[in-house]
Amino acid sequence: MQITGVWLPIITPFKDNKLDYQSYKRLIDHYSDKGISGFIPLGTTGECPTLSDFEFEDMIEKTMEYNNRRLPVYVGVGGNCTAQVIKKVKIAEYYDIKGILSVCPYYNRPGQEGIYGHFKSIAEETPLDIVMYNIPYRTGVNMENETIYKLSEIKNIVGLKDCCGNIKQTAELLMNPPEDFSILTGEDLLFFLTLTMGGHGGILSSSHLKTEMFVEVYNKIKENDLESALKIWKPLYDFIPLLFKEPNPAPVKYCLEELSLIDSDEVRLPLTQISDQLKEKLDCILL
Ligand SMILES: O=C(O)C1=N[C@H](C(=O)O)C[C@H](O)C1
Repeated sequence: MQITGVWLPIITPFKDNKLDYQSYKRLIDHYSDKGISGFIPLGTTGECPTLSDFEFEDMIEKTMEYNNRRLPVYVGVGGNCTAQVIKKVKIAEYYDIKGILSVCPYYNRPGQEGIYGHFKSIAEETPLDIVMYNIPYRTGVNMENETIYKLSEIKNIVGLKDCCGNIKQTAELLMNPPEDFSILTGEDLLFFLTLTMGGHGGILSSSHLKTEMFVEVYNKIKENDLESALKIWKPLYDFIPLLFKEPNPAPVKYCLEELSLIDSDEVRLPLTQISDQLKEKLDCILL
């Protein structure tokens, strides 16, 4: 089954440096009826690098409890030590999740054979669906299309979150998509383009805001109504860059606090809250 539509890489709300469960429940309830296809906790936007092992599991547990089977859930489980990733996947498996979103190993910069071995080993150890996440500008390594094709032959490697940063590589993959494999963009500004070239959806931090508009863009494109889709897309295209002007998810968290969806816009170091200049700009679009 293909993974389609708008997926929310949901933020992790903090208050006084602790997980803020009340805000998290509020968020899950808020987004559940906005037309998104599912939740992805513990992604980059979920500030996964700053969560303890206890918080990692706690977040999965709370997501499943608050969501109460309303929407499918993929959990961010990645790392640069294959064995450690497998251990964490085993913890995630305990919950009724659909699958995992797993980033390419970062920092130790494996070659293509190593990237292949990493994902193949994870896939062999779990029945969960795996969506791979290629984001060379964060990880330091690019997963080449050849490697993606090879990995897509593994039954439970079901998709890719594409942030390769090279439109030629993205286009080549979309023009010759692997069979039974979903290609979702994680480049918020490329959502429209990806869909019109046959992509299946997006995992978009910016869809925390104006969520229904992102969903409408997806629906209109799937209905082949490009003109209406573009009309909805244009204002989104203008506001998305503001959300990435300073490190994600700090701008998104600021907006969510302004909208009273979370109690605090706290982020954990090394991320910091946004500047007053950006606050002013965001206030204008929130009006
Ligand atoms: O958390 C995610 O998944 C996303 N990560 C990207 C990033 O932070 O660079 C952005 C995308 O919107 C979602």
